[in-house]
Amino acid sequence: ACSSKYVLSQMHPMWQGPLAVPGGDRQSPIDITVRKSVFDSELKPLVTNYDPNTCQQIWNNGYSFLVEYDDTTDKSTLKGGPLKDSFRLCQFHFHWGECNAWGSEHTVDRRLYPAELHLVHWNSDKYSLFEEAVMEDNGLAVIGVFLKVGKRHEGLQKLVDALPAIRHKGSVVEFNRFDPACLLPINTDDYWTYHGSLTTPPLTESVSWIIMKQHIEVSHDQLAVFRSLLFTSAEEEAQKSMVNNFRVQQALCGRTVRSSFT
Ligand SMILES: NS(=O)(=O)c1ccc(C(=O)O)c(S(=O)(=O)NCCc2ccccc2)c1
Ligand SMILES: [Zn+2]
Repeated sequence: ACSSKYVLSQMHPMWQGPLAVPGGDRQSPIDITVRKSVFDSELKPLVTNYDPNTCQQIWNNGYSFLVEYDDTTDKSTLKGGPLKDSFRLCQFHFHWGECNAWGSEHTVDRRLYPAELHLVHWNSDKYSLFEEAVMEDNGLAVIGVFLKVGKRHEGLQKLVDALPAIRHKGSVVEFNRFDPACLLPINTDDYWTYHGSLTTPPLTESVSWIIMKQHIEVSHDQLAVFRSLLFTSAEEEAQKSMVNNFRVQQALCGRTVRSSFT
């Protein structure tokens, strides 16, 4: 699929976006084949400094729900890991399934998780706006964290409680003082990293992906609230449950996935 100029990305049916991505040879998500990943001793621990006061709002964009941060200053940053520059947190969101059997975008040795968290950051050393960075080679860094169903996640509950207020596409509510660090696993030193793309339009190939080896646990009931969200706006007749909002896996096209651990 990579040899041809266009790769056919089987977009999620609800997307009206382009079926093919020009020159797409570093698309996301992918399957991480553990035995084919290459340990890189140069990879450093992640350094996150998130200021909960930069949390601004939570909204339903008709694809997922996004928690957005004020990224006009360097208050919530990601450094270290595979990154040379400092990156600013702009939003985090999730992807999930209609049931616990699937929902994540990335997989590890083909293993699917019920959901996946993405923390989206942009390179504020090189660019002055997210919109610029999103079009550039080393513009974005996204941390991916797998979710497993188990015990209730106390930190997530504040976010779950806000979801009924943004049930429909286009709804926004103020959301403050949420520390996204509470959603990271205990161990953030062990991760895989590779160069890829956004998994939603415009699918630009500007992302350094950092996929955590350790998952977090959320309860079945907390995930059920994710599934109570709707893809559709209040005006539309047919209400469609917001589930299966993940992209299908893309060809590796010769890329190497590096690991920070042996
Ligand atoms: N799965 S992912 O991390 O690739 C991702 C998913 C959704 C979005 C989004 O904005 O909805 C984003 S985003 O915040 O990067 N926005 C991408 C679309 C966009 C491009 C340029 C300007 C505004 C939005 C990323
Ligand atoms: Zn995502």
